[in-house]
Amino acid sequence: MMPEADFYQKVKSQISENRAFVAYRKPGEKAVKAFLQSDDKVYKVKDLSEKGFIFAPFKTEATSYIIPSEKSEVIQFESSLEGMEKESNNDFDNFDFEQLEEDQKRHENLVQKGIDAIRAGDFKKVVLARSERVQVLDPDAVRIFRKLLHKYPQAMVYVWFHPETGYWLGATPETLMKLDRNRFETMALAGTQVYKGTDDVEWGVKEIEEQGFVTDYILDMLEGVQGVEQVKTSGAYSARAGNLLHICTDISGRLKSQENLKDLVNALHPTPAVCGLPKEKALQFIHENEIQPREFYSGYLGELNLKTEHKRSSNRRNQENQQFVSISRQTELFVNLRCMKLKDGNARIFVGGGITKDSNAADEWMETVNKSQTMKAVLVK
Ligand SMILES: C=C(O[C@H]1C=CC=C(C(=O)O)[C@@H]1O)C(=O)O
Repeated sequence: MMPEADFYQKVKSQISENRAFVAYRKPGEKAVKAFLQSDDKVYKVKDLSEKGFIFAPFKTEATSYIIPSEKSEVIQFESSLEGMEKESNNDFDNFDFEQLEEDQKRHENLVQKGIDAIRAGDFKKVVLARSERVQVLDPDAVRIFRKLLHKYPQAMVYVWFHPETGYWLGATPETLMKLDRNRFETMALAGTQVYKGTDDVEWGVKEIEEQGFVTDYILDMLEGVQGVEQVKTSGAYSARAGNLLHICTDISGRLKSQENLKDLVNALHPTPAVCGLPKEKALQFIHENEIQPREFYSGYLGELNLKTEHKRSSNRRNQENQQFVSISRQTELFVNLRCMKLKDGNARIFVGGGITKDSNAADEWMETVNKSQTMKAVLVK
């Protein structure tokens, strides 16, 4: 732990040296951590056996980067949740960012094409995305990151910089996978409505059905992964994400060996929350029809194979206060949603939504507008 001012001082000197770094805070935690890479090499991920902080794109065949633990200084400070803004939804009302009619038409056409393909029986669900450029008055990544920390205590909030990728920032609600020793957790996330002060809301048939498909599909995929056992699900519940609510089911289980980590990640990514059902058909539709390459949006990021110490006291007589320390590997990956790329004083915000046979193109446009507020809310001075 170090004082907050020292933490940001170190991040700033990393920036002035143009070296890779990531600063982040996991959902609900106080510790804000950073990996500051200590050399100028480019480290690419080969097989997920690497240790460090990974940043992976949507396309599985494109390059994933890592800031390796052994090539970094890892620093942290304890953020106080006190005085933190409650996640509020009222800041957005006065925003008047220009929404080009052309963008709207283009997105609605894309969505309609998706709906038509689903109704023709090509697949069951596809997630279709767009991006939007917003001019930023003060494009200081650290300042924006600090605003994100304050605004979204329940999200995985991060700022990533790498000479090969530039700056990305986000506040994502979706866990791709958490693995601690042999226990893994993932989630089935779908359905969106605007948060209006309570989690106790009704969901439409379309959203409930869509989220049910997602849960079933993930369970199916898990069955095919070697070493996965004892899979359990929670009931579906409403989960808050900034100005939005989603339906979420937690899924957990055992992974026999850490060797199976790669198979597990490959089975889960891209999740039906960012791709569709069945995966391959939806993926093909996305590649053929989306206008803007997704790059790292709807990819994943997080801690990969980090060493963690578990301490426990011995209870045995005559061994007073002796502590056993066991070391295990921990992985915690998040889907890169509610994110943006920062470049030359502009932010490119990426947003998408799940399309099913019952979707309506105009509503889907509005949903992406609502999702874009997560990032827009921190771009104003
Ligand atoms: C694809 C996005 O959100 C996903 C996560 C939750 C709910 C979603 C939905 O209701 O469509 C999306 O699947 C995005 O934010 O860009």
